[in-house]
Amino acid sequence: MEKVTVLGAGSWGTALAMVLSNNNNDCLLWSHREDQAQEINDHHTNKKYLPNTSLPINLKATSHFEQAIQHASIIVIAVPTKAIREVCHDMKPFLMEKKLFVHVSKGIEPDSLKRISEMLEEELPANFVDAIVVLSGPSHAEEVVLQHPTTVTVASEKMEAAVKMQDLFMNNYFRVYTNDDVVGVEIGAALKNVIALAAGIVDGLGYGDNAKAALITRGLAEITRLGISLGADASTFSGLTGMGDLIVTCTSVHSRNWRAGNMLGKGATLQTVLDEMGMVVEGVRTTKAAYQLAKKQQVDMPITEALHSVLFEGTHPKEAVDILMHRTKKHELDDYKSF
Ligand SMILES: NC(=O)C1=CN([C@@H]2O[C@H](COP(=O)(O)OP(=O)(O)OC[C@H]3O[C@@H](n4cnc5c(N)ncnc54)[C@H](OP(=O)(O)O)[C@@H]3O)[C@@H](O)[C@H]2O)C=CC1
Ligand SMILES: O=C(CO)COP(=O)(O)O
Repeated sequence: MEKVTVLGAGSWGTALAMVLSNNNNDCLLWSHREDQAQEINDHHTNKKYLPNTSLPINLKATSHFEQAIQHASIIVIAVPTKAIREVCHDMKPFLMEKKLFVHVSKGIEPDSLKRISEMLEEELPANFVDAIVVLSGPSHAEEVVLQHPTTVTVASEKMEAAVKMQDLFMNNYFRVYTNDDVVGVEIGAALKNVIALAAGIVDGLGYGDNAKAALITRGLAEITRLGISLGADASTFSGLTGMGDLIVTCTSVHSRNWRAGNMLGKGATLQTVLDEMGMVVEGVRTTKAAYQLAKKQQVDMPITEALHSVLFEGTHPKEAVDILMHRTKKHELDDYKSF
């Protein structure tokens, strides 16, 4: 039994805290809202994020940040990308010993173009960091809480930390693989949200399965190109955190990114979509970051560029699809030959 703290009581933080509690760990879930921590402790529910779900009795919650940090030497960070720096900054005064940090967020920061583990390295004092691990893969919280079979990958530059987290999370419905390609795992995780938004848009436009298969396949090609330019291993993108997560996010009704895209394709404005969603849609911010990163790395990312023009430049989704279909003709494997 390990003591573990999960920071962030949204859908994914709560689902992972359930996995850890089911595995008989002493898991404390931190919410920045006192009423939510109280709901979890008193009623064993988190109705806003996981309606119809009974949380394990041994899962405790707190809104007391210092208590949460001091509870454990393993800290799972499960807040949206835009809150990562704030949470790490607030943690600093309470760090008294080395801890192992696991992050589960899927995004890239606009402007700085940092991946999550890079933000953690910048924000957390190195003398209190035992290791940084990323957990990612095709895993909707809604299915994990039903204990439906799910597979994920944990990656770290420190393989012994990844193996430790594999043992901590793994059980009969949650299978965990290891990988040492942190860049590939984080890039796949963040960029699949961009492609999922685009997939939702083509579904919203009523274009159907051919168009969606094209987006998934050509989306994977441009994600792989970007990843390789940043030093990732190409084979990571064929795995759970690449192709696996692309499939689940582009095809599942559980995906907030797909649902947001679907509303956009049906004519809603971005502001209306974000207001109605009530949960994080990581792909919007990451589209901005990926667009900037593609320019910086001089990597051709036509789908990302098209989505950027829809989200931030007022291009109609139909026009963006037309532009993609009228690009200069090319050999399908041109991109791969340059890998
Ligand atoms: N949902 C899923 O199935 C999966 C999600 N992920 C990733 O996990 C990350 C979190 O997503 P998810 O749990 O789904 O998001 P949700 O929108 O469901 O929940 C986000 C949680 O973070 C809290 N939060 C937001 N800002 C802050 C802050 N500044 N300080 C403290 N807490 C904050 C929110 O609080 P409040 O309620 O007050 O807004 C909420 O509890 C994302 O990067 C996502 O891509 C990865 C795999 C699966
Ligand atoms: O990352 C996820 C599934 O693996 C969740 O995707 P959404 O954020 O689109 O819901």
